[in-house]
Amino acid sequence: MAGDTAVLEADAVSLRFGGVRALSDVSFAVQRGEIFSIIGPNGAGKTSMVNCVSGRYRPTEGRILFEGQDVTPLRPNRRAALGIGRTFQNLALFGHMSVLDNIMVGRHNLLGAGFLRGMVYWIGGAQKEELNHRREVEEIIDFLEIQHVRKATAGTLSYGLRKRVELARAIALKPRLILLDEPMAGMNLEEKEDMARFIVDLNEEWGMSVLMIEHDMGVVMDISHRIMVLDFGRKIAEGVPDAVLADPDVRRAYLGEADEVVHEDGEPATT
Ligand SMILES: Nc1ncnc2c1ncn2[C@@H]1O[C@H](COP(=O)(O)OP(=O)(O)OP(=O)(O)O)[C@@H](O)[C@H]1O
Repeated sequence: MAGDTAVLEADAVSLRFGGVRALSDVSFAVQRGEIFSIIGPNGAGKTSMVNCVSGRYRPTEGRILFEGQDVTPLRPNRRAALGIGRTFQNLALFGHMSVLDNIMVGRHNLLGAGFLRGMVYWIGGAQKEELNHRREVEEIIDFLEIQHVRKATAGTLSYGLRKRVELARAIALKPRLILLDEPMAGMNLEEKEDMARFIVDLNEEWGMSVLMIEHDMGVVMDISHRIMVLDFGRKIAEGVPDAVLADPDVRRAYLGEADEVVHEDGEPATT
């Protein structure tokens, strides 16, 4: 288990769906300032693990600690308010709203929640708070280089830009840990390069810790500080990219997958 610099700790997490064991006794820690990736074959339990961290799923056994605090019983919005942000595998934007409004919603949703808070908001300095929101949102728009589409309707943008707006919304509250679920999925090479650069900048310039699931091995190996490998819900390796790549268990897990793929001519696939 990690020392006091861990931003996130998963302590012996198991998750069952009826008879399916999605996660078995998985422990890991993301250190402050780290880009930590989870990889593994399809169905290995990656999304289940991230959902346990975000609060969407409650582990059957084990605990999730954020900055030393046990957040296992907390609902997703409470964890978000504490400083855990997330993006989703599939886009989750309001297509009919502008880019600017989509990002503003990311802030209001969490900060403006509740009747009492709403009253305070209107009686005491709504304008000041609104200005504050605007300033922070503009900073994010600049950072992610989406100034040129800030007034555009989100649904009309290219896929790569929509993913960038989704990231903007997720970082609107400046979370200290961001969970990225396949941030490169469905992107072309140029969009992937842009996204990789933004993730590194978020990490280096804004000091955000990152927990990422990503299938693109090139990106994972390039930008991750450390990687955890899951297979059939179990952790089979953890370490720096080169060590994970060279790990015999990891090679077996991935090669095992490829062995099952046979081309129509009967030749085994090489990838
Ligand atoms: N809500 C659910 N109900 C029942 N079983 C589930 C549920 N979510 C996940 N599982 C099962 O748990 C296991 C792990 O799934 P999970 O989606 O976490 O894997 P993954 O590594 O993210 O896969 P992929 O790379 O395909 O997204 C799988 O066997 C899956 O079918």
